[in-house]
Amino acid sequence: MTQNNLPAPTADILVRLADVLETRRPQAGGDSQSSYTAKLLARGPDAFLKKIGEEATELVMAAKDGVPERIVSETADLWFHCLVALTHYGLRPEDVLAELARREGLSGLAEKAARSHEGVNSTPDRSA
Ligand SMILES: N=c1c2ncn([C@@H]3O[C@H](COP(=O)(O)OP(=O)(O)OP(=O)(O)O)[C@@H](O)[C@H]3O)c2ncn1[C@@H]1O[C@H](COP(=O)(O)O)[C@@H](O)[C@H]1O
Repeated sequence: MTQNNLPAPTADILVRLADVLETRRPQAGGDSQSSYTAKLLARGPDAFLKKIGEEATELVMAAKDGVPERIVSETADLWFHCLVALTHYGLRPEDVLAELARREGLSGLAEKAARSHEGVNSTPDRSA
């Protein structure tokens, strides 16, 4: 159940939305006059990456205020603009879902420890 006591939609909504967003790409004939997404995609990465930054900040503020409806709404705005970015780069929500599935059950602490053992992304020791 959702916050509004409605049956919870599944991740299919992300896939359906991505299908719509693909039709808004300039190469697909997206019309900036009738579509917000087409307008954003036509303006290029600076436009939608700026929106991602703004929506992330708005989510932080909503979370600080602790109002559940606003947290949900701002998260939806952030997810939407991330999907726009994925569309631009030829990626799909399925790619992100697969990455989350790959991580399933792997503790973030264990993964971080494995990374530092490999010497990947570890902070260089500048004390010497
Ligand atoms: N899920 C969304 C969605 N979420 C948020 N938004 C838009 O994202 C914008 C959010 O920006 P802000 O809240 O900052 O509002 P704003 O100040 O008007 O935005 P800016 O002018 O500053 O960019 C608003 O215009 C929202 O309407 C969305 N626009 C579209 N969708 C989905 O995308 C589909 C395709 O939309 P179009 O491409 O517009 O037809 C729609 O059918 C929906 O399913």
